[in-house]
Amino acid sequence: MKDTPIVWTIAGSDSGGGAGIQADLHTIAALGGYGCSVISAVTAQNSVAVKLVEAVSDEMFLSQLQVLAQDMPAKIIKVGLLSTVSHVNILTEFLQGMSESGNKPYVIYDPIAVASSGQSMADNGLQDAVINQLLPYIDLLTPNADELEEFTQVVITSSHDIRRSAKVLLDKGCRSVLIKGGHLELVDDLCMDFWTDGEREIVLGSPRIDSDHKHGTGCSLSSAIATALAQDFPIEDALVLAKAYLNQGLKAATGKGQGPGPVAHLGWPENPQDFPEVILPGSELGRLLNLQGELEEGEGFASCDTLQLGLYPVVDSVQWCQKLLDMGITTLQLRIKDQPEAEVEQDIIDAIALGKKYQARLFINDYWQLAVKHGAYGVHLGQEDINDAVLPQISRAGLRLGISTHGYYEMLRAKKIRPSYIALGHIFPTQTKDMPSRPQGLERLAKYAALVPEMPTVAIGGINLERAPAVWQAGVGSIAVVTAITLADDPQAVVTAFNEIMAS
Ligand SMILES: Cc1ncc(COP(=O)(O)OP(=O)(O)O)c(N)n1
Ligand SMILES: Cc1ncsc1CCOP(=O)(O)O
Ligand SMILES: [Mg+2]
Repeated sequence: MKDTPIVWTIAGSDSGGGAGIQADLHTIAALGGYGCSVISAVTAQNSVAVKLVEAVSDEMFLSQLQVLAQDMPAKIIKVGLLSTVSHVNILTEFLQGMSESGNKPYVIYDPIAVASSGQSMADNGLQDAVINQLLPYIDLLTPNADELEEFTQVVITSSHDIRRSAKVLLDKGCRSVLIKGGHLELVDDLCMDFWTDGEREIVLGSPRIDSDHKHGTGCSLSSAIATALAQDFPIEDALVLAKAYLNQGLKAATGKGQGPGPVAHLGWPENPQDFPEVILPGSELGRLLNLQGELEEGEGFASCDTLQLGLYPVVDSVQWCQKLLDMGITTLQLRIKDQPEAEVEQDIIDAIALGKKYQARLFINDYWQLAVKHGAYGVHLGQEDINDAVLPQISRAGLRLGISTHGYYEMLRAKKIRPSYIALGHIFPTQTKDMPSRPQGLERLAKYAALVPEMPTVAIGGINLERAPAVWQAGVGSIAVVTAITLADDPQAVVTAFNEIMAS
């Protein structure tokens, strides 16, 4: 319990239980966080109407913030309903103090000025206070299209409007914006969410879910993002996970009263059908949205003809390839880093010839043009590599493609390209490569592997004989290793031991 990350929700109480504090706490608990609440207002509402909204006193509002800060500091703060200008001022000052002392957590603000039933819950002038004071302390603002229009006065009819309004908010000081697609009508059947921090853009789409029971969707989504961030998922993965959580909850939602019912809270999403698709820049929608880049779905890559690629050594010389092939290895990679093409071409030719002689699946890392030129079995590329490579050239030449991924978002992006396998890493700390991401660990590995049952998966990073049984249990189809073999006193014995583990 001690290591369950603390997430604060600063929001209004919904007596109907479907939104506000109640939805937030359900979501935070369902996704493995510990929720603390700062109640900004009490609402008397049911599924049909909001009868009364009563803000708590300024003293009570501030006091909740202070006592929590003293004893239960937040890893992430989610803010929902703020109904008075003085609450906005108090919160702004509080966050400013945290910021000045260098310990302001990441803050998500899901603006709620108008209830879905239409009744206003906020003071006049609140919006100005938010825009002019609070926004510089907000790391992520999550408006829907209506709230966005209210905030920016930009009417959203095109992707240009989305960017323009996001820029208005970023210019006011918030660090990033997620424009939720629930009310966006740009694409008929797709509920599309657009995130930007002014540099990067992420667009996630899911089929619209036809349900009468959508109460608390905004609260649940922003709390899900907060809880994922509190568990150190990067923002792109938090967005994916939160959307999957919401889709899962919307599909299972049922009415509890006469009116619209709440989103269901069912725990960590695992069904691939609930996960959104990543909109690629080269897709029809990506072009409509003017997304930067070329990546497109294409025709997919040749299959490896098995989901189980087995032990997959990654080595840096033809000599190692020869040695491993002699030991009976059937999947391997030549990974020579950062050399001029002319210097590696002969090694690549020799490794490809060896792979063919032994009828092995020999992948060439990075040097995709040479791999195509010399007819390799396959190519392995990382996240940056796939932005630069001309993927249709690789697929048309009939080469297999393996792609490195480091979390939900990259996996879903890679999946759209229909590669021959997806590598998941790094699982444990590794000395072999400087990794910008954190080690994923076994729990996440199992979740990722279950998301792509139709595709071969490869676990990589810090895997040795001791760790291999648990990695294998996580359900991957292959284990890739560098130093476990290349630094072993007896590589043959290590290969035999890995094979035994993976045969069970
Ligand atoms: C099987 C496998 N998985 C991951 C990688 C890493 O590829 P990448 O992220 O492009 O990094 P470099 O290996 O190029 O440094 C890999 N090579 N093989
Ligand atoms: C190339 C690469 N990509 C992710 S981790 C890694 C290195 C794995 O090496 P090791 O098995 O020695 O940890
Ligand atoms: Mg690479």
